[in-house]
Amino acid sequence: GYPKRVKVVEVGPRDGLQNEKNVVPTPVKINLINMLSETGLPVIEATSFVSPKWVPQMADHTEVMQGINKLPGISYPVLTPNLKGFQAAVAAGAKEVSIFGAASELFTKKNINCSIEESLERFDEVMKAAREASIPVRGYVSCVLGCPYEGKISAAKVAEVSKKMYSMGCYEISLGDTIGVGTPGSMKDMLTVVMKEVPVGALAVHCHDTYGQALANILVALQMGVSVVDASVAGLGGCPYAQGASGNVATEDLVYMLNGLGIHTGVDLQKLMDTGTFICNALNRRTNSKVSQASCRL
Ligand SMILES: CC(C)(COP(=O)([O-])OP(=O)([O-])OC[C@H]1O[C@@H](n2cnc3c(N)ncnc32)[C@H](O)[C@@H]1OP(=O)([O-])[O-])[C@@H](O)C(=O)NCCC(=O)NCCSC(=O)C[C@@](C)(O)CC(=O)[O-]
Repeated sequence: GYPKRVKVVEVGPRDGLQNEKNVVPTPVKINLINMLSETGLPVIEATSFVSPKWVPQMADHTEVMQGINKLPGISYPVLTPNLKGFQAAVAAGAKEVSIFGAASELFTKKNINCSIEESLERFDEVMKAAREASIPVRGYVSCVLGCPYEGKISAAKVAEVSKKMYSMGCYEISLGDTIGVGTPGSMKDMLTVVMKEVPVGALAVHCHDTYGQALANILVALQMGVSVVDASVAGLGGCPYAQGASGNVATEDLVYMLNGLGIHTGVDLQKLMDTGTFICNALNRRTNSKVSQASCRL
């Protein structure tokens, strides 16, 4: 059976925008988040407190955090790779953060410039500081179904890294198919192994749609009991350290599928599509949401 309700985690303002070549004006980012806040989404990942030399697009993180209307009941987490990022995030008013690791050594090196082991040591410092500040921490594990540098990644490695981050105190582990190479079969095999180490209630899936497999992979995860799904409005995005990675599953398409399955999300699809139109116009690009494309033709 399927879960009765699904928590949709909107990552467009962060994962979606971080890969845009032209710097998106801060007011556009703020507007995007404010519009998303009106759609009923429970979680909107706002920005990341990473090095502006590495990801210039996220350099306005403090202005974004301080400029948005934070509505009650909505969480606005931000990415923090290390203690420096955590402290800056808290100073900017963040009430929830995410640490991000990977099941691939080479990807970890390219993305956050250290080994998996070193990344876990840095995360441990963030976890301690977060505990003292009563700030919940989400953990990402990238490359769970394949890596742009190493190719195939073993489910055992994914389970090992996930377990370590969960044991550190992350309340949720988001499993990232960073380059969208997974299929329903590899998703099922990977989840079967990971679920032995981390309770399914603490797992989320984060599927990029590079190979057009995202919705199918999400459906399999739902059937296996996962009830938290990451998505990006208009299917914006890609990771700057995973060449060729396209956007996440479009939030509009995810909500359409969940509506069809009778699964409650609390999200207003029309408002979401309007938000997708706003950001696509602002970026001068076409939506990757099939649902939005179809409704434009009606
Ligand atoms: C982790 C670092 C900082 C290490 O970068 P580093 O160069 O190894 O860091 P360092 O500690 O040696 O410091 C170098 C400089 O960076 C500064 N610095 C150090 N930390 C920070 C910070 N937090 N914020 C701002 N500045 C910082 C530090 O102060 C210093 O400044 P300088 O003295 O040269 O002027 C760097 O590699 C980095 O910022 N990486 C971020 C990469 C990134 O954002 N990737 C995209 C997000 S992950 C993703 O998209 C995948 C996901 C989550 O969506 C899931 C999926 O799809 O799989």
